Amino acid sequence: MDYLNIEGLVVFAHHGVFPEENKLGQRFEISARLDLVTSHAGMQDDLSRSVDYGAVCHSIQDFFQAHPVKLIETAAEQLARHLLLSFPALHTVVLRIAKPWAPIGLPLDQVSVNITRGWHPVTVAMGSNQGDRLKNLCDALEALDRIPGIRVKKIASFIETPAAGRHNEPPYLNGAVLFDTCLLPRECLRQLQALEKAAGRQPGEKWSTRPLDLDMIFYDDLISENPRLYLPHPRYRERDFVLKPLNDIIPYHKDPLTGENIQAILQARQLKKGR
Ligand SMILES: Nc1ncnc2c1ncn2[C@@H]1O[C@H](COP(=O)(O)OP(=O)(O)OP(=O)(O)O)[C@@H](O)[C@H]1O
Ligand SMILES: Nc1nc2c(c(=O)[nH]1)N=C(CO)CN2
Repeated sequence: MDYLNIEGLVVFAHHGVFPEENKLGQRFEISARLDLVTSHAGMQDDLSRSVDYGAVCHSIQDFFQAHPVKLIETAAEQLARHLLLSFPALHTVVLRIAKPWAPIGLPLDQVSVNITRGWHPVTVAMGSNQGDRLKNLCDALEALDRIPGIRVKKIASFIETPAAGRHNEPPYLNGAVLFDTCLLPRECLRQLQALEKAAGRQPGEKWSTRPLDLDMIFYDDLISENPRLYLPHPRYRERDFVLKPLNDIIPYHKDPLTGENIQAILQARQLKKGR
């Protein structure tokens, strides 16, 4: 991707683990690679279609000085998030924060932290079979879009489906949403769980009746075997109530494990059932 490059911006700030660093302050050197599409601005010679690198430099200085923390890792994490939220054209920021005066009692050129943070597409399956199901799903979508760091892109049509897995459960209203996020996967999951809780979800038995269920199906092309967050969601391929809404919004999205797209997975299931 195209990028703008800011190299060696000098900012005096008070980050550090040691009290003298917090009191006296020191020099930091910040570099930022700003990934964005530059062709629109380049073809039309129009700054409003790019990001103003001067504005970015001042924003870096103001934010970096106003939020002192102990670790350069934290300073980088917060600064990258701030830039992604402040300059909507940015896809990714590759950030380097160097500390040439790091007080370690030994001579060194500098110590630095280097991180890459950006926006990622996430797909979430939605379900409700308790209370005002339509309102539960609509409220969740609105709340999602209000979360800083989440931008809703596509919403699937809702479908009514019989409850799978347990007998005598009320039917579900199911849907799916595609959004971009600059939140990390665990943060994203925490936000989804907070929305489930806000909708009145009680911790209960697996697959019990619930006002809101939000399952993360994909986070970009990430593959995770961590039981707190499996990615892709381990059971989505066997669930028509997930595949149908997904097919509505991301039919050609490829499963990062198998390379098969959603439309093909759904068609194969339907063929198998028809036989
Ligand atoms: N991709 C994922 N999306 C959501 N939760 C996940 C995911 N992977 C693992 N989990 C974990 O699953 C746990 C239980 O989730 P939840 O209560 O939504 O399950 P369930 O809806 O009853 O069953 P299912 O996950 O089969 O739909 C959560 O604590 C969460 O940490
Ligand atoms: N039709 C349907 N059945 C389900 C659903 C769901 O969303 N839709 N969710 C379940 C557990 O998450 C269990 N069964």
